[in-house]
Amino acid sequence: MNGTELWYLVGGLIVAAFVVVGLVAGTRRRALRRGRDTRSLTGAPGHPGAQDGAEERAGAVDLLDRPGTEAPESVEVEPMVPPLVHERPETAESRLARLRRRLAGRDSGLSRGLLMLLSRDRIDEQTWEDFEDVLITSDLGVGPTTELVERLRTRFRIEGVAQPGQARTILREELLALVDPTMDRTLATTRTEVPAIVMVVGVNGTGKTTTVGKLARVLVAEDKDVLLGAADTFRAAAADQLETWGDRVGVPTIRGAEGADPASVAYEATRAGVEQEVDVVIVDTAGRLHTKTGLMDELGKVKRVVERLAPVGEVLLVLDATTGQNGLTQARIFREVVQVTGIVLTKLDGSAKGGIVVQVQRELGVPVKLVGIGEGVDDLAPFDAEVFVDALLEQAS
Ligand SMILES: Nc1nc2c(ncn2[C@@H]2O[C@H](COP(=O)(O)OP(=O)(O)OP(=O)(O)O)[C@@H](O)[C@H]2O)c(=O)[nH]1
Repeated sequence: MNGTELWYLVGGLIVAAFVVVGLVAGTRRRALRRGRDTRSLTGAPGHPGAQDGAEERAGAVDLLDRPGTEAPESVEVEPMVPPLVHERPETAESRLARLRRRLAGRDSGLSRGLLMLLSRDRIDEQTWEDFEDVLITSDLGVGPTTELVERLRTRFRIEGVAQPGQARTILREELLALVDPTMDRTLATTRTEVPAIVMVVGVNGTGKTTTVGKLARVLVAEDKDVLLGAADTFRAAAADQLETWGDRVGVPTIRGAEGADPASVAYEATRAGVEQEVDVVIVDTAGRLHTKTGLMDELGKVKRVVERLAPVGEVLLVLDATTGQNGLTQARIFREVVQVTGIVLTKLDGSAKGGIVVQVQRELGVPVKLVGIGEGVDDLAPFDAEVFVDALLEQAS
């Protein structure tokens, strides 16, 4: 071998050494990154793959930490990210107990009316008239109020009501019939071959985003895998707000740019939900006035686009209990556009008008499924007709 050939050989060996070192460094960096990505994609507790991600991450770090396999200088060794600690939301039973306490501790027009009837020694024409007036102002509506008063008058006469205890039993039965315990209030959140899709709609500021966040917590408490779709692209803060709700319980959020087409964000969220095999995808939509035809059409489009991938089994209309009659007009139009399957009545804690429950169900033929009872993270409870009526009667004691 002459001198020139020797120089070529040495040069070749040096180049080969650089290539090998570069490849090793690249592989290790990729392993570290994969560990982090898996966590951010599937970090939800109980999510299939969440555990695998953790193991993969641990494996990558372990390789670098083992004595004798010290990392070459070119490999960045990043500190291990501590596992996120997610909150454990309240169970459904506990929420129901709190609903009972909250409702019973509240002064409402309905309960004042009941107390009036139950506390009089003698029920005369004036008592019935006063009772009727109070019920109407509690948003029970003229139709249901007239019907209730007629039925009570008839039963009191026929059954010869002489004692408050007797009156209370009849009142309970008649009120319960009005609130209708036979309505199916279960939420369609059971996965089939595809995730269950829940869409949340309503006018501005009724509490949609808050409800989506609270509902995610309800479902996480039931050990379901949830994914959120921030299709409220109108208000930039809405997606941030939703993401914060999700992060607290390890639920991922799919979002788009501000002003993006809400239908495409809802579609992407559903696609991610299908791919990740989650149980439920909840799609938050922007608040819109029911009178704006263009915006209502947009809502119809969001639903149609999502349904290319999975049926929308639940469309929850969020109504603010403090707005009373206005809520009914909104509800009628939303029902026509997106076939509402359930009502969420928010801010019931701040309303003395619980009668809206009866009216909205009557008008729409759609059950109240959930009620918002405060600003706390778990202040969303399943609506229960018996709990509601008993709480009213308790206040009237
Ligand atoms: N007291 C009380 N406040 C509630 C309840 N639900 C929601 N809120 C409050 O209502 C306000 C509006 O809630 P959001 O969730 O932002 O309303 P939104 O419908 O998403 O608003 P837009 O996206 O602007 O249409 C917030 O301050 C919530 O904390 C409830 O049940 N009780």
